[in-house]
Amino acid sequence: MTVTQLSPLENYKVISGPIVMVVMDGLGLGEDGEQNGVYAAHTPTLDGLFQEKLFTSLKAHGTAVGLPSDADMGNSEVGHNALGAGRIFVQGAKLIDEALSRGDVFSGAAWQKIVECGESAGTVHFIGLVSDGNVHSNISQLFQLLDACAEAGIERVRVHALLDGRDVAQKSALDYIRPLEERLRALSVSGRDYRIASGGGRMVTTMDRYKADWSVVERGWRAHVLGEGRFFSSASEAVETFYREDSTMTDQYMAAFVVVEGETPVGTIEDGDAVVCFNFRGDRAIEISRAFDEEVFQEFDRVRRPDVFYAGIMEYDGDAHIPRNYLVEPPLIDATLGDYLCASGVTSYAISETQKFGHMTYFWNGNKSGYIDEGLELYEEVLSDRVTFDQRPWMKAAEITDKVIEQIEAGERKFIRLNYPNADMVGHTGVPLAVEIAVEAVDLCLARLLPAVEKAGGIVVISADHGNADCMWTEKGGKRLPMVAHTLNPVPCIIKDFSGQNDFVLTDLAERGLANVAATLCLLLGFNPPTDYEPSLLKLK
Ligand SMILES: O=C(O)[C@H](O)COP(=O)(O)O
Ligand SMILES: [Mn+2]
Ligand SMILES: [Mn+2]
Repeated sequence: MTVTQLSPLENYKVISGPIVMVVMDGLGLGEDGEQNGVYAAHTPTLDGLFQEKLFTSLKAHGTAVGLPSDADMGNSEVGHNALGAGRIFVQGAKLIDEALSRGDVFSGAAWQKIVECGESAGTVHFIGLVSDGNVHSNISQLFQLLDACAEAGIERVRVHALLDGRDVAQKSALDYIRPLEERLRALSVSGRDYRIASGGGRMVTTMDRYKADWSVVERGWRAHVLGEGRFFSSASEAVETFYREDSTMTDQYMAAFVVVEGETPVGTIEDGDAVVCFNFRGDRAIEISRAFDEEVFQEFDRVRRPDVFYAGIMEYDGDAHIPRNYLVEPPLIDATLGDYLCASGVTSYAISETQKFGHMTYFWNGNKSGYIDEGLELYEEVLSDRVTFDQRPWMKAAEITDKVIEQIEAGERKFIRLNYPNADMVGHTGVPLAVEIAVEAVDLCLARLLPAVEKAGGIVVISADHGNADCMWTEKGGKRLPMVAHTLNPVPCIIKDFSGQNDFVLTDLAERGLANVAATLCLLLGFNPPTDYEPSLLKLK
């Protein structure tokens, strides 16, 4: 859909400064208490902001962001999609569930090719995250695909199982691996041979994002394709061994492993095979997809590139068309705020560090990479450190702030958006002291950013995409159980108008969610929001 120019808002007095949107990734509003890293941290600036007149909370999980149910925590993809597109789209998690239950997955050309590979003696491989986090994947969908392979008469199936421990409990791998092994064993009858062939912790194997560290993907390639990695007789043996050898080891960081019989890997990827990536979320599936799809490839030495039919369960990049083949159409996230602002001639600037750079560009723009209008937009990436972020909880928040202040002072960009990854990236490590420092780093940066917006006579909108740091552990029987995943908590939303030109008040809405932000930004920029957007949080008095 081509978008039209937005119409000017009546009675709006034009302001000199920019509209600055801050996403504090993973910073939600949880219950008071020491388990809440936002509460526990020293945050004079945030505390002040929470008292602002235009402070509210936004629903950031479940149906408010297009997930199957309110038991689903929010995540960066669905959160930034809603923020950037102003509407609630049925998201991958639900689309795949529906496509599986209706059988659409199996009626398309891609599934036919997979079955053909199986029929002509090829192995069908599944690569993906084995958990029920419902952020990148869902193991129940893998089970349905495996059953469908058996029904289609495919004889040889191999699973390359990436361990989660980030969207689910940190040491829960066996809760997924054992039932998976059980299911594969049960399907291995009537001449069928279904097994786990390789795997590894998701943060060190295969699931890199935004080109932060290609060696992660290379490690996965070596394990899945070439059969190189530490040898074990089964995936559960690998996990049990890693736990035994290092009591501090958690699933997301486990080394790549290869399942062998004797000294022979049971499932390398060979010419004539089919490979399905069953992760539906794109950011961490794009790089491995490129490694399979691209003829010429410079990112690492693939050693051998098997001639396979590769398909994603979904298309991961609607702009660059990655991967070439896929099983389910992604949500059509069109007419985004970015599209409208470009059509209306508004200059903009988007920034984060590597870990969240694509969140403010690719996710924000409806899972499309690249500029909408390079003449009007500028995207900047600050390179992230390559560490587990409990070691550097301040991350690049200061550098991001420096660059934003520079842009504000230069005065050339009307709409500025930035993401501070700290509360989320450090929240996922489960180290409480580091989480508190992460939140404090954000607070410290806001204390620098706000005066810059004030000086320019702009407006700042401060919110988040979902919770994380707001719950660092739960308690059971007097014991603390680390909580590294996102929370179901709402997120704050503060609008601070330093221009004083217009009198904005909160609108009465039955429920406020992330999808209400885009229309709010339109209003603050002096435009009537598109009529199909979720309503603005504010109105002119
Ligand atoms: O990919 C990740 O790091 C986690 O699964 C989800 O975190 P995000 O949604 O905040 O990126
Ligand atoms: Mn996030
Ligand atoms: Mn996260």
